[in-house]
Amino acid sequence: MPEPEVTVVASDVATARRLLGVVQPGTPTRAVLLGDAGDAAGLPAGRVVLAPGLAGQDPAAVGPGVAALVAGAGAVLLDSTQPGRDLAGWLSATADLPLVWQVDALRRTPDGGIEVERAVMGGSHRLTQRVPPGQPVIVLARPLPVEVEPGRPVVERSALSSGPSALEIVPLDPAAGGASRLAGARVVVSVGRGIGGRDQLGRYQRLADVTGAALGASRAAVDSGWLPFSHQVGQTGATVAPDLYLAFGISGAVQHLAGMRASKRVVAVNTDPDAPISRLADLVIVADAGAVADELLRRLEEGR
Ligand SMILES: Cc1cc2nc3c(=O)[nH]c(=O)nc-3n(C[C@H](O)[C@H](O)[C@H](O)COP(=O)(O)OP(=O)(O)OC[C@H]3O[C@@H](n4cnc5c(N)ncnc54)[C@H](O)[C@@H]3O)c2cc1C
Repeated sequence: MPEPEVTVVASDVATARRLLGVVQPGTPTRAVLLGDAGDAAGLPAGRVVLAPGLAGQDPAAVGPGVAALVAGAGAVLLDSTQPGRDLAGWLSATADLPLVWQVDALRRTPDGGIEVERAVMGGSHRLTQRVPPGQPVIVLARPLPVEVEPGRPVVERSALSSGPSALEIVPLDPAAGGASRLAGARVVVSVGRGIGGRDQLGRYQRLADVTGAALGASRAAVDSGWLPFSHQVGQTGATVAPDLYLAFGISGAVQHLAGMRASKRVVAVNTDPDAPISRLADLVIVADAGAVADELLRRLEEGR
């Protein structure tokens, strides 16, 4: 059985090197570099394909070219930035391939399959997943800092270029907004585990509508399935810098603060006066999140 080749797809050499560090040494590897090649000749891969014509962030425009370049790979690794996630999602959806994420180690199994290790449950546990031989897989990697020896790859150049985008963007929930609205939002209404459940979301959604805010969320709310990942604020989600950040039922873990500490004003609603977010907030309202949201809504809707 032929050994599965692992192909990393990256927009620059440094990212490609980090992604290659996820792969067990000795595994046949290929790197596809989109955009600026930099110093590709020292990458620790067997082959490097330079594809400057495939630079760009629209997955539907660059996806067909990338799919042609990674054809035949046992695993395709991309990094967990927004463009990497978008391209991984596109490749997975169009070729109907499984997608695994948060992977920080990948190796071959003796039977020719692939095994990945990933952090789960907020990083507190590790999960090993096996992909059977013959099943290609798309992998979103979360590289750990590892030193990789330079290599002497065969470097080729691809003439493939991006085409017109055939992507029709259909918002899952237009009123709720997502990453695109979060990025430039002047007001963010953000919800955490403390709101109590998905069935409580309505009032915060309405509050966001009334104030023209984007709806954000903590990872706990996203992991609980209350909102899609595109709403997550923090280290592994969106970074926001609004004029006003309203945090309902969010404790203020350091990973959450990493994504919103540039907010000009922070108002936190929390039943715990000592929640860590109170150290950053300009105003802490010690009360039930739902009650405060309802009162705020009532006043706003009355035009006060
Ligand atoms: C590698 C890694 C990356 C991570 N990345 C992110 C990230 O990008 N974004 C992120 O948010 N987290 C991230 N986390 C998770 C983070 O550590 C926290 O677990 C998470 O932010 C907690 O979410 P929370 O504040 O909603 O929940 P909790 O910490 O459970 O806090 C809930 C809060 O609600 C309050 N509360 C309870 N009831 C009420 C009520 N009725 N009214 C008002 N308040 C109430 C509680 O007092 C508490 O302060 C990451 C973790 C790891 C390990």
